[in-house]
Amino acid sequence: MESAPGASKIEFDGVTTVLGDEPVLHRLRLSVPDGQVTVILGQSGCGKTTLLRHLVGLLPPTGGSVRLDGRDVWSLTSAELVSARGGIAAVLGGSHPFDSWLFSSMNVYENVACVLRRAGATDDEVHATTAPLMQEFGLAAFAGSFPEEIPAHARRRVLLAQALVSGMPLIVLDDVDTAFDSRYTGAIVRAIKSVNEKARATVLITTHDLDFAREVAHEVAVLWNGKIVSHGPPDVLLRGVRTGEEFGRRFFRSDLAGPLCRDVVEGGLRGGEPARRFFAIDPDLPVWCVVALLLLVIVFVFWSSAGTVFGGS
Ligand SMILES: Nc1ncnc2c1ncn2[C@@H]1O[C@H](COP(=O)(O)OP(=O)(O)OP(=O)(O)O)[C@@H](O)[C@H]1O
Repeated sequence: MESAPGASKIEFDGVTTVLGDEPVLHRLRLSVPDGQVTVILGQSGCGKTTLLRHLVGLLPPTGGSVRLDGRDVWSLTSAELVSARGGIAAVLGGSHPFDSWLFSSMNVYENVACVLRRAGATDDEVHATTAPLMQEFGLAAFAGSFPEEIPAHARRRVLLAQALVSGMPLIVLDDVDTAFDSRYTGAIVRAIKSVNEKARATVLITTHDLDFAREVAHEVAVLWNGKIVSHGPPDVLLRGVRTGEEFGRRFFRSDLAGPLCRDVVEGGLRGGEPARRFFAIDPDLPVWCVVALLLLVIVFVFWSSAGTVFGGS
């Protein structure tokens, strides 16, 4: 796919994060191509939301840089950050400003339409863009209701609809499967593909839903143990992976690094001796070594006794 003129390019470069006592990300590198749909997959709590918060300017990383169109998000002035955020439509998990983007004083229709109105769209333009998507997302019946009057999962779809009609060059959708009632999965996939193809937006998504990732993504990145451990097209990366167990088996033991340790991560940030200690032996490795050794001994014993038997005959 060609690079999109209005789309945003994102680079996470050596991003390290310690939250409280907990190391979350460690020297993470990821290049998100502009004009494409990239999905980040990973276990619950591995740091997907944290990574997105670094990107949209809500949470500074402890180390490393996050570049949006070549500019480090965390070196921008406040005014520049506000301007950069003006090009991002984000739906994030947790209680953050981007989540509370629904205005309690506006009905659902106006909430979906407000970004378009702010950009100067006429009533007809707003209706032409907003109404079909609301229909597809099962929101038409709620158009005149206020956010607190509708169920939480429908509110989540309102946020999703708002982001997808916004026309922003960068759309960030965190934990997108929480918006799913399976009735709307197809509509959500179609809407994301359409905004990517027609508006050439860069779309960065986190989810736990492998089928959804397979359907919507140009690129999939797997986050584990603080780093991106695999990155590529879904038909290659997820071939033969159907269940969460299969996903775990394929990706979560893909290097010998043990779990992140806070002192090691912080040592790395201070320029200390991180590399040797970070690559700690996986706790399971000695077990596999013993198993392998036992197998070798069995093979050797069998081989030597077979040699004796055959040699003696
Ligand atoms: N403000 C915070 N202070 C301390 N720890 C935090 C904070 N926010 C998140 N964490 C911890 O950081 C880790 C990463 O959390 P994060 O929400 O980024 O994971 P996630 O991959 O998005 O999880 P999920 O898939 O369940 O949404 C978790 O262990 C979480 O408990």
